[in-house]
Amino acid sequence: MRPTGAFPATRMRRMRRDNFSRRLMRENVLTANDLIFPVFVLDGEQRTESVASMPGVERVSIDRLLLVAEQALTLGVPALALFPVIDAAGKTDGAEEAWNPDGLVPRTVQALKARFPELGVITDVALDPYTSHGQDGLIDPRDPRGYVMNDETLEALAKQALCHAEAGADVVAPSDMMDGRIGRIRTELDRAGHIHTRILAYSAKYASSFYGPFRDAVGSAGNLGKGNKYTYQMDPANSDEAIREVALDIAEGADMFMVKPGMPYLDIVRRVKRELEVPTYVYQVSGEYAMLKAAGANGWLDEKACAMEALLSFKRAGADGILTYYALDAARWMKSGA
Ligand SMILES: NCC(=O)CCC(=O)O
Ligand SMILES: [Mg+2]
Repeated sequence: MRPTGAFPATRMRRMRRDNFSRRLMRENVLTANDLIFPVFVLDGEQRTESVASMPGVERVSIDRLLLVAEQALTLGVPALALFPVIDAAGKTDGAEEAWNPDGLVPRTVQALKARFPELGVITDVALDPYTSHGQDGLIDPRDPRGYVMNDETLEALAKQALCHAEAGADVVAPSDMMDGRIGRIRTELDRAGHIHTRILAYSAKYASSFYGPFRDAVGSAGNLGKGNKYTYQMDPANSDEAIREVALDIAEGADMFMVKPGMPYLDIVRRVKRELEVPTYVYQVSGEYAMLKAAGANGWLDEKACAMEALLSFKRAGADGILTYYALDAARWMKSGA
């Protein structure tokens, strides 16, 4: 028997029936404007190295990075996030290389900004590429457990951030999770007249096992050894704590706020955006990328479709932007309409 029309009056499938009405009711869209591309930079010239646990990701020297930057601009990706690969000779207990004005990061920033002034350049502020022990901060030599000291580390981070700003970085991004570093860095930048340098705070950075492939990429896995970052990065069990972390960084003057990792932490992205109403970013980390790549390579998942779905889910959760190793691929896929 045909339904009389009394039931069901509401048919959710009506709007899904045709492409035009699906498009008209679409709530979220991903565009190239939402993307930040992380890049690994090497010293030297004409160098490209692959990263075994991150197929498709390469470490490149500055001359080759300029080609990558040009692609990003052409594809409409607004910004690059720089991660340096520092060789063993540059790593010390005191991380002094982190604020060397002739170091790899300042030279990379200068080269990028000279060639592509309109490209956003974001630098990572944390000591882990530069410490012989692979921790993000300075270790207390008297502590048998190697406690990472907060206030001593702040002084080092302030010097590092200032060094990046002097080189021309548009955004400095403290990812170290020390307490009070946003305020300390803001003061340092303002004192030196860098009032326009933005701070992207990695406010809710979790002590995650999804960072594994990244540590291979920058070569800090060996230095960190069996060490962990539980005394400063957040416990994956916590949610309210993330709101407090972001609130503190708002009060200290940060401009942008990062949740990291991404897909296992969509609830945190949602809460930060809903409850605090700030520019909210999310980092689809190396382990998330590696999972999609591996499943794609095995033919277990449609890599492109799943990667785009994951990126869209960040928008749906409330992210204003996404830091992702897929940034250039995604921008290319969107451009080709594929
Ligand atoms: N500071 C960078 C990381 O901690 C890891 C990022 C990633 O796994 O992609
Ligand atoms: Mg904090």
